[in-house]
Amino acid sequence: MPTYNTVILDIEGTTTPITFVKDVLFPYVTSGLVKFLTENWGSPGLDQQIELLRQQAEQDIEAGIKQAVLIPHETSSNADQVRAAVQQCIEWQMQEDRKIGALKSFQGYMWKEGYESGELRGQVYDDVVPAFDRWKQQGCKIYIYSSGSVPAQKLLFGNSVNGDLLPYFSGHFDTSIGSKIESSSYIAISKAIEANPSDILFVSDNVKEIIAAEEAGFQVVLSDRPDITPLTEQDRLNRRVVTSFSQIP
Ligand SMILES: CSCCC(=O)C(=O)COP(=O)(O)O
Ligand SMILES: [Mg+2]
Repeated sequence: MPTYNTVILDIEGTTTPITFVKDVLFPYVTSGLVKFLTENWGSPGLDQQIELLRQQAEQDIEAGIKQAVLIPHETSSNADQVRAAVQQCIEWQMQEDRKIGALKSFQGYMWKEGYESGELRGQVYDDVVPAFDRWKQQGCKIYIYSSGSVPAQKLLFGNSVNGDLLPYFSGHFDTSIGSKIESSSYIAISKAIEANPSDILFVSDNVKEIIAAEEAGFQVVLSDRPDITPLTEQDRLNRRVVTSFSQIP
């Protein structure tokens, strides 16, 4: 029997192929960006996203990040300049694969249209749903903790190739609770879900996340999926490493 009663899962490289994120989701944003901005310009939803990007850019400049693109406020005469700045701001952050809340929120906002039209369907590895069923039968609660925004997580699992997987989850967390490489974030999650850290199993492909969760007292499993950053001998040392959820006891 497992020694945990709660499972918290990363998405990219853990439940979901990196290739789906890099070759499908990200190109959906980069290739459709200009059209999307033009068609939605002036809508309250897009304005809200732009404000988040603007505030992040101001913080980035203050932090000395030179590539950051400031987004001016719109007046009657400079809409084209503002739109060009928004486009440039998103493009450089996507090139860097920044795991930053404002960008992640914007991506999710754009993906909504793609999932609703059926152009996008979330992918999970074949071993994921059987593991969900097993954990539920054992009375385990399942949560998601991803850099992807909570709305983006819900779109991916709610519109997956395996159907609507959202009923499996007891909740979702993104980086609004804290960075995935800080142990304080894992402590905050354990408090939010009222679970003992030692009763929680966290699964991720990212060693820095695994170390942070270990420091918080979680049990951990390192996910070794195709296309993840290759794991070193040091990463594997004294850790359970799996290539499939079927190997998680
Ligand atoms: C659910 S959003 C799509 C994946 C994504 O954009 C992402 O950043 C996933 O990061 P993770 O922390 O799940 O590795
Ligand atoms: Mg990951």
